[in-house]
Amino acid sequence: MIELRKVSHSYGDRAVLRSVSLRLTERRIGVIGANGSGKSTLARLINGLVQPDTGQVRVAGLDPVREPREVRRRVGFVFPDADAQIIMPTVAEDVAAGLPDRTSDTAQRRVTEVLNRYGLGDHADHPAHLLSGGQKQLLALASVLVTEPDILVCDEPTTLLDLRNVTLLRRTLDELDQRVILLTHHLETLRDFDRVLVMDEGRVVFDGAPEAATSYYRELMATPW
Ligand SMILES: Nc1ncnc2c1ncn2[C@@H]1O[C@H](COP(=O)(O)OP(=O)(O)OP(=O)(O)O)[C@@H](O)[C@H]1O
Repeated sequence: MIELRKVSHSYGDRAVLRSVSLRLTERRIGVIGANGSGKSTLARLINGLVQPDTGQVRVAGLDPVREPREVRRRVGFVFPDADAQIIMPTVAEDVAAGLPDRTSDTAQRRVTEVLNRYGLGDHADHPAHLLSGGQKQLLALASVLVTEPDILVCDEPTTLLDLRNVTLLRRTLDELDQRVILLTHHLETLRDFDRVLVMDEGRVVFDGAPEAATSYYRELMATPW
């Protein structure tokens, strides 16, 4: 379980999260909200990339600030900027990088399996930085999923994907045993989710079923500044 207790965070004097309390137990959780409403900051708290100014975060009872390695072993994070997530020269090496014994036959078999699953099988020896934007997003997802985290946090993983790959990603998320927390502006991706949070100005302003949450969000966005 992921728990936030009265968590606040500011960048300088800009308050970005304001006393957010949540218990996240569902298998599929979506987070939506306007640009700058605090979604990425909330996600980054979960694996200790951002620290709360006040309040507490617990992931399976662990404190991401004090036990970042333990937490990051359990929480896979797909960043919005897939380029920043590429750490090795080739596609296959990048996927293998997260595995403890990356040169073993077992690891290599696993890499091939994962690349095939994400439509990157023909690109194994391709320079990772030369993939298309959408392929890089798929690579980022593959590189995280190969490590089999308990929880997957995806920050806008579909922005550059074409329709076929949005469908592939949706199906992939659907089939995963892991808990998924998905931050997205693609509201239809959340249709079958268990729970959707709507964020506005650093607060969770709606928390419920996908249809009700997306209606709430559409109405919120229709209100002029
Ligand atoms: N490292 C940082 N330093 C200073 N300000 C930051 C930093 N990261 C985010 N912010 C600010 O915090 C606010 C919330 O940002 P955050 O990325 O959490 O929003 P978001 O809801 O994910 O937005 P988007 O939908 O545009 O990705 C924004 O105003 C942003 O400019």
